Amino acid sequence: MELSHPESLTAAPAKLIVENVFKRFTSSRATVQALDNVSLTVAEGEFVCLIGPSGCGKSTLLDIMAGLTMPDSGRVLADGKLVDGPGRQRLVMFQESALFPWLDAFGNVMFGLKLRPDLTGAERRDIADHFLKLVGLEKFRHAHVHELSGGMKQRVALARALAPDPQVLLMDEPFAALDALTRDQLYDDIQRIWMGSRKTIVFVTHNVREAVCLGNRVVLMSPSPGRISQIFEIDLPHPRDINSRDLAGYTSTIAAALKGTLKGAVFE
Ligand SMILES: Nc1ncnc2c1ncn2[C@@H]1O[C@H](COP(=O)(O)OP(=O)(O)OP(=O)(O)O)[C@@H](O)[C@H]1O
Repeated sequence: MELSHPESLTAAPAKLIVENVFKRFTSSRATVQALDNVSLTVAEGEFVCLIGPSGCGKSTLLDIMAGLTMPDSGRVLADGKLVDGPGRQRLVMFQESALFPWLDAFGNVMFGLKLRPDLTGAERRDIADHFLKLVGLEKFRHAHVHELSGGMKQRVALARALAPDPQVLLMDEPFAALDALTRDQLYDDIQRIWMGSRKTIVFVTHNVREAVCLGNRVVLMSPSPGRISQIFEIDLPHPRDINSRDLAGYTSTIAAALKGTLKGAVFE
């Protein structure tokens, strides 16, 4: 089940190619090599989970894929084109939903659709309704953000990210702040949505079981400096149940490897 570094080969065409990316941050206190020669190819329609200890560069790598942060050297290609800034084909969803509190659920999803000036107002309204329904919130169309639970906010954020129809969804610990029951439901939902749309998803998490439940591949990163240390292919059919015993073997293998990444780290 474990594949050799740096990555497995898949038959689908490459959607994202990260090539020899280096990124260093310098503050008044320290210099951190957040990413050190990171290369990764994500195939079209793939669900890739990035996992690793705190500070190993997961969010930095995701931001560089999104075009929100530029690498010091190396490059990212999306569909063979250089990523030199954010674009509507690669949208990011964060841990905190970052919804606009002055808009209702529908208004927040409509806001995401500003990225689609090619659509008419009526088309945008239909699409916003469709995605609110897809995430199970059709009855909360006019609920304001403060009236929504944490899980509902993340559902609205998911609908807002999906509505402009990006080809790539970049998710940075989107479910980390939620209770276990809500998270379990969202694992089912995100798999259903991914299976229906076959979008390319890169998903950052701290949670090994979550990574095994969702990913076609789990990319393990190690800190100081941030590198890809191992890649695991999860050869189980989707949809997967987070509580299934089938996940246990992969989970314990990856959890052991995750512990190992801390042993070799050099903290400056
Ligand atoms: N804007 C920044 N300025 C200075 N240092 C930064 C900045 N962004 C990230 N870093 C540093 O780069 C390293 C990688 O950070 P990053 O947030 O990518 O890690 P992570 O694996 O996502 O961590 P976590 O799991 O805790 O969210 C860390 O040491 C962090 O302190």
